[in-house]
Amino acid sequence: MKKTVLVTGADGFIGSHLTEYLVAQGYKVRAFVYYNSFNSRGWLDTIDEKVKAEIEFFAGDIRDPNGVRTAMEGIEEVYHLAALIAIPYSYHSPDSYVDTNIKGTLNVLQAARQLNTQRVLVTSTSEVYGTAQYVPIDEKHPFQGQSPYSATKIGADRLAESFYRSFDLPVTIVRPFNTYGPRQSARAIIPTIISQLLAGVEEIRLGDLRPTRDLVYVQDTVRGFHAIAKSAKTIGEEINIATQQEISMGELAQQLIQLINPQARIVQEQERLRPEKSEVFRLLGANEKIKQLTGWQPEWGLEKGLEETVGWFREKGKGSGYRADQFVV
Ligand SMILES: Cc1cn([C@H]2C[C@H](O)[C@@H](COP(=O)(O)OP(=O)(O)O[C@H]3O[C@H](C)C(=O)[C@H](O)[C@H]3O)O2)c(=O)[nH]c1=O
Repeated sequence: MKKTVLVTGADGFIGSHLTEYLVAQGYKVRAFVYYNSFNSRGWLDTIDEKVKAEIEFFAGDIRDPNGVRTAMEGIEEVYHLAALIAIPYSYHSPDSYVDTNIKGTLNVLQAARQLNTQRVLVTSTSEVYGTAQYVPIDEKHPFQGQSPYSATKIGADRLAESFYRSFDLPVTIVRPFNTYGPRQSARAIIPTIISQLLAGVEEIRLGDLRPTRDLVYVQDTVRGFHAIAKSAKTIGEEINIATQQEISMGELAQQLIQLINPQARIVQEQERLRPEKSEVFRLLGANEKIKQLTGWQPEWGLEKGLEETVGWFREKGKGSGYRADQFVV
């Protein structure tokens, strides 16, 4: 009989790819979906019918302890991805980030404790490290809460550790670096640039061109999650998912310009949504630990990943709310 696992945030960007990947690996997935978006189940509505047959939808709210507990009944393995993820909006509404990211994670941990869940993966982020104090950033790098978003992820990350130490809950904290690929929301850098270029915009407006990121293709990220869940050696650990390569935002934009419209040029915007001290200037992750504990390694180079992403946006990105004039930094 197929094992059923729970994915929270299953209709989000990484969550939907993870759900499909887990189905391909022979699991049934209980997909915890925000009740408010239940009738338009996001990307999960667009996937193959055969895959959908292996998915059981559960409409709830991660902030509701009873709903989370009910969703987790009978489940041995939980991938907790539900979160508010946009950094700029966290400046305006930090309390909603506390509720969803910290309280939501606490609800999952409490339910796992009550139900004796065998395996819990809590999704943290490279943002917990803030601007690199040394590179590559390993899992022992100090935390710096440079935005309310990252502060709430640090809170959730530490709560997860505390449940491992206090109650021996079999938790692993997963810290993916910047994931990109098909279906990513337009508020992130790569979809923003691609959608502008595809719409024929010739002046690509960006914030600061210098910050660097370690960009992980979404298929590598979801393989990383699964590899971590499969290995007993990862219990109680914090684990980066990173390529150990970095690229500046200026270089990234140039690469996309070359792929889509070499006539276009970058215009640096003075107006910023991220205060200077809040901007994370350098993220380059170490991936030794995940390699050592699970054998995972990245399979997608940036060139191939960007080509695939651009291809998806050309084909399917249209009509899905992407706007050429969107600009967020
Ligand atoms: C959207 C946009 C971004 N930027 C700059 C701001 C950053 O220096 C960089 C990357 O921004 P992006 O929003 O794509 O990603 P991060 O701010 O690194 O955060 C993302 O990756 C981490 C891991 C998470 O944990 C966050 O949830 C996720 O949102 O490009 C611009 O200059 N212009 C733009 O239009």
